[in-house]
Amino acid sequence: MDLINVHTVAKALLVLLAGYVVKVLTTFYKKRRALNGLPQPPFSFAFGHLPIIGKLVSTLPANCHPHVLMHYLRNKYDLPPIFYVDTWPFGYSICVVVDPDVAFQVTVQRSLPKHEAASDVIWPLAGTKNLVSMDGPEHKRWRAIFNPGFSSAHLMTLVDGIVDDSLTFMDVLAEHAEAKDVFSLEEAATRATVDIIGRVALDTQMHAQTKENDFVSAFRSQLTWLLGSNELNPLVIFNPMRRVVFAYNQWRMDRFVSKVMDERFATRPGSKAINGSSKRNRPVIDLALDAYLEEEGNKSATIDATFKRFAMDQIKIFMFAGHDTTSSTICYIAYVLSKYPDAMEKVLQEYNQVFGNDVEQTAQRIKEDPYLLNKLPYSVAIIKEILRLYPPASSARMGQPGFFLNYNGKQYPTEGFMVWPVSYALQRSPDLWPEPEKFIPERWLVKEGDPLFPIKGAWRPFEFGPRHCIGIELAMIETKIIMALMLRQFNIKAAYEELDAASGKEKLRTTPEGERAYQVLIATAKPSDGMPARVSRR
Ligand code: HEM
Repeated sequence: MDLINVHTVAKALLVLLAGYVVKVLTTFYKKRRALNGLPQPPFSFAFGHLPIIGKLVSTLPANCHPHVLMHYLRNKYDLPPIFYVDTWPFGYSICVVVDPDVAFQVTVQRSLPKHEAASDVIWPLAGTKNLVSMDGPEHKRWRAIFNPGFSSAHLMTLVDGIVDDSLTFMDVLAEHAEAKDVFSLEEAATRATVDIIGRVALDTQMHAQTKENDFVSAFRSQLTWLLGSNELNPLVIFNPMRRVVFAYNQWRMDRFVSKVMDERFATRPGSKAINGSSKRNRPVIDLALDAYLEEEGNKSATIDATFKRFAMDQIKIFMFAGHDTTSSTICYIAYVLSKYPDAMEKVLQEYNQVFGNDVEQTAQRIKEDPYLLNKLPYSVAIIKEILRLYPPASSARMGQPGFFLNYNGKQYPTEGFMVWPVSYALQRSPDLWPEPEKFIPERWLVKEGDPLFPIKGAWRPFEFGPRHCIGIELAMIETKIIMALMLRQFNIKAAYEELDAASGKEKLRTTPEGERAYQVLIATAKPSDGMPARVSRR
């Protein structure tokens, strides 16, 4: 009897194993065959593109962001603006797009659904019901509910608070100037942007710059456990504790947001939808509740469970998407301008003209007249040029059966591929930009017809179409404010040499062009090693 059982179990196991092997072999064959006749770098049937990627990685910093890798891959093998990369079974089969018209087909003309890669990174940080991860009618509905709070006109009414949080950032820089120490500019800027987004989204003071905050520490802890984010321990994803830590940190973040939201709604001033009061100076969450209640026919004047469930994930995604993208932009502005004194001089002159010569008055002038921020063309040109060279994010979409991309009269399949318009590669492509590797803010100020004038769709740091960034205006406003306050008062220089000298890393860690502040993947694209810096007063 026992013997029969053992045989039966062994047979069942063998059948299962055989089934599994057949499945893997079929997937393997399908994946490799799908690449037949498509543009791609040199390919091995057994290993896909892993060997050539391995070779390329050995010439780059080991932890550089995958979008940097794709750029060098294209250059090295002289690939066309659509090419395919297969890293299965370790990664996805990817259709890389480096052409504005083809990117338009993916993000605007059809707006393909999001690829699972985005949600895989985001769920520990912002759950599953957030704007970045949702798709279809559910996304459309919640996007419409949250749109009003992010309009430029509304954000202008919140400038006072943004200036206050930016001034706290200036105090932090002043402390480092006083201490003459090397510090992480990325961490300091990140804490400032967390404070700003907390205020704009919830009208709460996170105090991320001045105290330890439970939300921020849970959030940062989540980041260290994400795939690709822990340089010191890449095997972190196999750690059985990972799920437990994720769950615990999610609970801490939800507890914080829930408490703030409950307090907010307990003392919430009347909404326009309900009693006709003004929308001015009110956080994004209030305007979203107005829109939600209006949609629901104003049946209730208070928060309901559905709204709270979705709003919690939105607040977390705003915290996530709204902080490190902007903070990395601020870091690169300081970094690049310290190397381009002419551009620095020009932007300082612009500040003198717009805010007056008294540096101490900058914050007050902005508070009195936030629309002065719309009179800074050279600052905007700098921000755009930094976002061209160092885009913090991009959009990965899911290819669809029967959906083909058209390029140069030919059709390219998308089914089974992650379709990825790689903004980094697009924005540094010599086919699209004169002197693509050079920082030239003037390309944003020339008239149409000038050789420097940007090609439509070649600049896409915020992406286009229905999934474009909801926070563009906020990002621009806060960056302009921080930039003006920071550049007028401080000299900031990256301190990579000092960091490397101390750790003995200097020979290992640059791109072939000698870029030490290359971008790394920590959920988004951030400056390597947190951008060590020194600051002094002007
Ligand atoms: C320099 C700053 C920023 C850059 C470069 C940037 C870039 C992007 C990009 C490329 C996307 C598309 C992502 C995708 O399709 O997966 C996106 C989406 C998004 N961004 Fe931003 N972002 C920035 C700042 C912000 C800020 C300040 C917020 C604050 C709320 C924000 C919130 C979001 C949200 C919620 C989405 C999802 C939109 C949707 O699918 O409806 N971003 N951003």
